[in-house]
This record gives sequence, structure tokens and C-alpha cells, in this order.
Amino acid sequence: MVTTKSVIKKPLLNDIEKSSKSLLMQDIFYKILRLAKIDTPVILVGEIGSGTKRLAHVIHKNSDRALAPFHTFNCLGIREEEYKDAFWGQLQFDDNHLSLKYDLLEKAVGGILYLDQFSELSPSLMLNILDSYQKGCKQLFRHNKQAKPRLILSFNQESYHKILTHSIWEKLLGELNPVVLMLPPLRERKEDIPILIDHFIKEIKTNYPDYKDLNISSRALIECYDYHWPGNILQLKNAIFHGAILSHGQTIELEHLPFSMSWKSPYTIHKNNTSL
Ligand SMILES: Nc1ncnc2c1ncn2[C@@H]1O[C@H](COP(=O)(O)OP(=O)(O)OP(=O)(O)O)[C@@H](O)[C@H]1O
Repeated sequence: MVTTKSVIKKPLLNDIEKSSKSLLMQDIFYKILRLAKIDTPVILVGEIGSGTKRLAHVIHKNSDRALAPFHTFNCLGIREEEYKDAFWGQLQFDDNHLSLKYDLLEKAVGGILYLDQFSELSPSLMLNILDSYQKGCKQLFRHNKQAKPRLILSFNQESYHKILTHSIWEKLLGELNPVVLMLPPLRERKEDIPILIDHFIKEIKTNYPDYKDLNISSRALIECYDYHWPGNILQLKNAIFHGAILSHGQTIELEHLPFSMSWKSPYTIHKNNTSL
């Protein structure tokens, strides 16, 4: 495992995470920073686009594995041959002897193997993958346990609730003994919406000098605050980018935000009705 004391000691929350106003998120960051130092597998549960991969990177950066690779494998829609190639050892002939090559494990040696959307696999494929991970690690890293990649699995929130009542869940807990962390959807941490918008606007200004005057009107900001964001931070990021283009890098007005946002969520409708 690659490690240096300076890496371990650095305070490693990004500014945007540090400035979160959400108590739910502050609690998660607190746990994440401690969790990073403990070398257990982690399951991150969240809705689509809620930032699970970004949190996995925070764990990586704050862990003793920070200088080793972070390798992502997306399990969504994976075909059987692809998964076999990735997880099961391929026979190879080197220096006059046959050996097994575990492609995915070798890409993540000493680091993190992030299995994105793991919950979307069938239960039998989940077990199969864990089995090959264990076998591969035993073969490759039996003399150097530290080189075994740490597993972080992302679970879609809806699938997670279904899996909880399935026997596969107990098997996963038994095999991995993971720490499970749930990320709130953006609509449950609305206090961070203005900070995130500000962050995305700054990001666009940095990447596109022609958009140096980009800002957002208060009406558009209020609409963003009221919207329920089913696609979470990813959708918010896309909406601001969309607005930046339609406003030609000037002030993002309500009409520059994506059309789909004009659909009100049941939460907003309910809130409006009760205030009548
Ligand atoms: N706290 C944050 N601050 C700034 N940007 C963020 C934050 N969290 C997430 N993002 C951005 O939102 C987008 C989605 O984040 P990420 O890929 O981590 O989500 P995800 O939950 O893993 O997505 P998916 O469900 O598609 O796998 C990324 O572009 C990421 O950089």
C-alpha cells in the first residue's frame, strides 16, 4: 500500500463540503472522515445523482490508501462476459508458467475498488462477484494483505429497500461486514442548494472565460429551492449548465432553466395548498 504521513494528516474536505449547512450532511462528513481510516468495506446508499461517487472519493483521499488507485467499475447493465472478464481470473502464460490474471483487482491494487450501482445486479451475480473478489484476493495478495483493494459499493436507495427483505442482504453482511451509510436526497438538504448553485456557477466561470459575468436571478434561485430534484445534485448541476448556455453567460432567469422543472413536485403542491 502506498502511504505517506503528509497525505494522512491533511484535512481533506473540499470547500464545498465544508460549507454545507445541512446537519444531515455534516453528520455524514463526520462519519466519513472517521470511516476513511478504518479499512472496512463500505456501502453507500443514495438516490441517483446524490453524490455517492464523490463521497467515495472523499473516503479514498482521507484514507491511508490515498496515493493508490481509485478504480470504478459500473455494474449497471453489465453483460455476463464483461463481468467474467473483469472479475474472474484470465489464464495467462508468463515466463514459462501459467497464472491467473485478475484485471480489476490489479487495477485497484492497494487502493479502492468502487462498484457503482452494485444494487442493480441480480442476487446471484452479486454473490458471484464477491466470491471472485475473495478468491482473487487470496491468490494475488496472500503475501501482502495491504495490497487487497478496499471495496466501496454504491446502492440505489430504492433497490436497497427491496434488498433489505431478501436473503442476499444477510449474505452480503456476512461476507463483507460493511459499514452502511445513507446519503440524503437533495430535497432533504435544501439549505445546501444556494451553496451548490454558487459552486457550479464558479466552476462554469473558471472553465468558460466567456461566461465570467454569469449569475442567477433571485426568481430562478427561489424556483431551484422549491423544486424537488428527483435527479439530485447531478440534475441541479445540469440545470445550471443549461441555464448558463441559454443566458449566454449572463443572468440565469427562470425561463433559462430546463423545461422539466416547471413540473411541481407533490411536496411543493401540498405546501402551496396548505398555505392558501
Ligand atoms: N457536494 C458536492 N459538491 C459539488 N458537486 C457535487 C457534490 N456532490 C456531487 N456533486 C456533483 O454531482 C454529480 C453527481 O455526483 P456523483 O457522480 O458523485 O453522484 P452519484 O450518486 O454517484 O451518481 P450516479 O447515481 O449517477 O452514480 C457529479 O458531477 C459531482 O461532481
